[in-house]
Amino acid sequence: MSNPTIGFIGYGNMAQAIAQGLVDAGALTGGDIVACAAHFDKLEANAAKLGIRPLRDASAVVQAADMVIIAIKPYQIESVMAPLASELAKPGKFIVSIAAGWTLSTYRTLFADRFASLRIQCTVPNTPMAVGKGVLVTEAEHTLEADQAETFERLFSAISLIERVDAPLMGVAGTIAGCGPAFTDMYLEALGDAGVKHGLQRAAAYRLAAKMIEGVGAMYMAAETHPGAMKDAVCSPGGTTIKGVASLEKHAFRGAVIDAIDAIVG
Ligand SMILES: NC(=O)C1=CN([C@@H]2O[C@H](COP(=O)(O)OP(=O)(O)OC[C@H]3O[C@@H](n4cnc5c(N)ncnc54)[C@H](O)[C@@H]3O)[C@@H](O)[C@H]2O)C=CC1
Ligand SMILES: O=C(O)[C@@H]1CCC=N1
Repeated sequence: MSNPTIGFIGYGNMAQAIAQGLVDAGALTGGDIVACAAHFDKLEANAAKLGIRPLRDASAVVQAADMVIIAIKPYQIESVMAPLASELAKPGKFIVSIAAGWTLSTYRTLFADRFASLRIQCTVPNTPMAVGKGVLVTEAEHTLEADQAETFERLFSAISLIERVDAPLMGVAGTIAGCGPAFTDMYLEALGDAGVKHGLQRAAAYRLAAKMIEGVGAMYMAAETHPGAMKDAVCSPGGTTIKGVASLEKHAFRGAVIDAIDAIVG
């Protein structure tokens, strides 16, 4: 089967991470991808990196693509997408939304009478898709046809774990997977600063901290051992690690992380 054409409406940080991951994974070539963005010169430069085709506007993307990925900011969706409903309803076309806070129910309100003729899958991705290690939070309910759902699954499973959740849990799941990389980057940066403070070269400090974070995630995925048990296995009685754990507890490390999720989810 030939590759579908993927069209990004918006080609910013998240769209480029998805495109990079798909091309590097061999799931698609740059020639299978088209995109539009607010600034054509910048789009041309970004598109050239993977050999994708830059297009002038969202309407041109919808005309060219089989799978239309909505990758603009959530507040822009209404004005950009509503006028495109007729074109999106043409046979064979389907929508993958990656906008935080948008579910099938919000698209139902946006498209109103046209909704019934549209095929839509709502998701929240994350930037590690760029290196084939992403998470795609995916709303359990969708309106794709069977072959479209298969294409969606085939492409995104090449670069991510697909985690299906019901609509009411899209917010918290999308926050953990989608915003979590920024929090983890802060942790990585802090470990790097601490390493530099104590004499390590910065690049070495980041490298060993990054590999440590990757390894902890991989260990959990391998056996699903409780994180507390994995932590206990590192803390020798009277040893070094428990001193750091006690200090983090004094600074309410876990409470701070939970508060960060609360700040977003409400
Ligand atoms: N950055 C991330 O880690 C994640 C982002 N998302 C979602 O992805 C979407 C995009 O976010 P980012 O890539 O971070 O934003 P961004 O600001 O990096 O990219 C937005 C893109 O939209 C383009 N754009 C603006 N107005 C446009 C218009 N009228 N027509 C066509 N393109 C237009 C901009 O030129 C830019 O290419 C958002 O809905 C966000 O919620 C979801 C999960 C993670
Ligand atoms: O910060 C944002 O709005 C987007 C949504 C999830 C990650 N980045």
